[in-house]
Amino acid sequence: MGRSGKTNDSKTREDGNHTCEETPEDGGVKYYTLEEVQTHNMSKDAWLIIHEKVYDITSFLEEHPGGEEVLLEQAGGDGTESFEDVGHSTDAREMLQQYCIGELHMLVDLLADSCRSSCCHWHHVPLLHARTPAFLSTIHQGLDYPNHHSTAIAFRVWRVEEHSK
Ligand code: HEM
Repeated sequence: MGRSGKTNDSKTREDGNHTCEETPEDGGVKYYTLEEVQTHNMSKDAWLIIHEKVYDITSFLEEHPGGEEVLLEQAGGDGTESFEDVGHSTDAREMLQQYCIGELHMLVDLLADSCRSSCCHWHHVPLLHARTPAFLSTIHQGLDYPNHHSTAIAFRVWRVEEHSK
C-alpha cells in the first residue's frame, strides 16, 4: 500500500474546502473514534466533527458569532449539516483550521464486485482501516485501470462504531 504515503508528504492536507494541519509531532494525522469524540460534549471540553475532521472548539465557544449555545448543542457530535445549513462564509471555513485536532477514524470497504472476475485485484483487500476521504481520493487516482473499470469501483465508508454494531 505504498501509495498511501503520498498524502503524508506535505504538512497541510487539502480536502475540498477544508484543510487540517497535521498536529501530532510524529507528522501523522491523529484519528479519533466517534465514541471518543462523544465524550467531549461540554463547555469546558467541546469537540465537533465537521466533514470527517475533528475540531476542539472549547476556546472558540465564546467567540462564535452565532453564539455558544448552538455549538454546545452539537458538541461531541457531527455538526456538518448544521454548519452547512447556516451557509458559513469563507472566513468561517478558514477559521476551522486552527481548531482541527485530527480526523474521524473510518473503516473503508473497497467494493470491486463488477470487475472481481476480471482484472481487478483490489477485492483481495476488502477492508482498510483508518482511511480518510483524502486517502480514498489518492487510491482512486492511483488505480491503474482503464476508466470503465475505475467507475465500476465503489467505496463504502463507515464510522467504526456503526460498522461494529
Ligand atoms: C468550529 C466551527 C464553526 C466556526 C469556525 C463558525 C464560525 C462562524 C462565523 C465566523 C460566523 C459569522 C458569519 C460567517 O462568517 O459565516 C458564524 C455565524 C453563525 N454560526 Fe457558526 N461557526 C461554526 C460552527 C457552527 C455550527 C455547528 C453552527 C450551528 C449549529 C453554527 C451556527 C451559526 C449561526 C446561526 C451563525 C449566524 C449568526 C448570525 O448571523 O447572527 N456555527 N459562525
